[in-house]
Amino acid sequence: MKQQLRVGVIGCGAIGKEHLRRLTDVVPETIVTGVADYFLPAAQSAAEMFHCTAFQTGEDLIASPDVDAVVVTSADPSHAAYVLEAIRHKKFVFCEKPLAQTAEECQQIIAAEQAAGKKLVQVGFMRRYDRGYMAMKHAISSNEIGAPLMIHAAHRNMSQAPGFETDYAVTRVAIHEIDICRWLLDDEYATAQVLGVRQSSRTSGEWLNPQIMMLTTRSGQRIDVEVQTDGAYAYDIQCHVVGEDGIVSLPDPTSVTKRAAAAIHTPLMTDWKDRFIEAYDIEFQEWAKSLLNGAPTGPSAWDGYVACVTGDALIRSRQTGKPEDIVLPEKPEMYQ
Ligand SMILES: NC(=O)c1ccc[n+]([C@@H]2O[C@H](COP(=O)([O-])OP(=O)(O)OC[C@H]3O[C@@H](n4cnc5c(N)ncnc54)[C@H](O)[C@@H]3O)[C@@H](O)[C@H]2O)c1
Ligand SMILES: O[C@H]1[C@H](O)[C@@H](O)[C@H](O)[C@@H](O)[C@H]1O
Repeated sequence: MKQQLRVGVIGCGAIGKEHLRRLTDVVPETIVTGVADYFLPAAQSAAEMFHCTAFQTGEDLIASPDVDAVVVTSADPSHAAYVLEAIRHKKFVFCEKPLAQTAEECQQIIAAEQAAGKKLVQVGFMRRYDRGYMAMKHAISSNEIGAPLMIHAAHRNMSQAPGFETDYAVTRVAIHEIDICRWLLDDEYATAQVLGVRQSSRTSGEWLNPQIMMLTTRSGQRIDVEVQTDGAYAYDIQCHVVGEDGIVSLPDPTSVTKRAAAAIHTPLMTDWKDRFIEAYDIEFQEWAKSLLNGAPTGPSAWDGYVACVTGDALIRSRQTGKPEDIVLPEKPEMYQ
């Protein structure tokens, strides 16, 4: 069995650089051998920093005999093509969320992976590796709160990069809740709806903010997700699962409590990089170990597909003003 995986990273922006550092410093099973970015200076500076080759294109990186596994951290619209190209080369590929822009592209990925006859794809739903969510799942599956009835969740961001659009509140932001809630409840969704709400004056007004996303599961549980994409007081992620016999809540990350000036202060985080730093570390450690054992075990192309189908239904419902049904084909054997 190989002891180290040679990894190439496509997309050397914010999370690309985070994962490059992680693959270099935190995951002993990986060595970064190449980087690519369509903005070549970004690839060159990352190559210098991480002592590896800067490839001219993502396709060159994928084809390189020095790359065993690919990490896709480029912009959303480029994900599907790189994932398909990696599958064509029968290489493992870790793709940041979303897996693709459309459900059809996800289906192409699923078809290609099945034709390759081997699980190759993992999607970057890192919250499944967060200790808080893992403890919640354990409490639910060991029946500590009885049958789960509903989830109240919130995803609050302080700002967004220029060019943000209303739909991105689903495809880039709430996509994490879409994945984590079905994982927590171990159920699939039946309907999705976006509700309107008074708009925040703390945002530019170029897109809808906040939005409330409602999901129901096949067994009738209800999930409400408050999504603030801009202007929130902190980067704050909340999740409460209400069961017949009790409630489990996502713990806040540990921070020092200060008692001063006749008050108690507990600082909150402002950035996803810090809030989920340990989850990303564990995600990549587990990914590398699973590949050395033969196949990825984390969120699959099917999970990426379900997230896209659910996101599409949420976006449709904003246009129709009604709950939209979520219909899935049968789950292929590979993802059972
Ligand atoms: N899991 C998470 O919590 C999480 C957090 C942040 C970002 N992301 C995802 O990671 C991806 C990157 O996000 P980011 O914040 O680092 O963005 P970013 O804009 O900081 O970086 C993207 C990089 O990709 C490059 N790029 C864009 N299109 C490309 C293409 N076709 N080929 C090669 N390179 C290309 C850009 O030049 C840039 O350097 C997004 O898909 C985002 O949704 C996930
Ligand atoms: O809302 C942000 C999420 O909380 C992060 O985890 C990233 O996915 C980022 O891209 C989103 O903009």
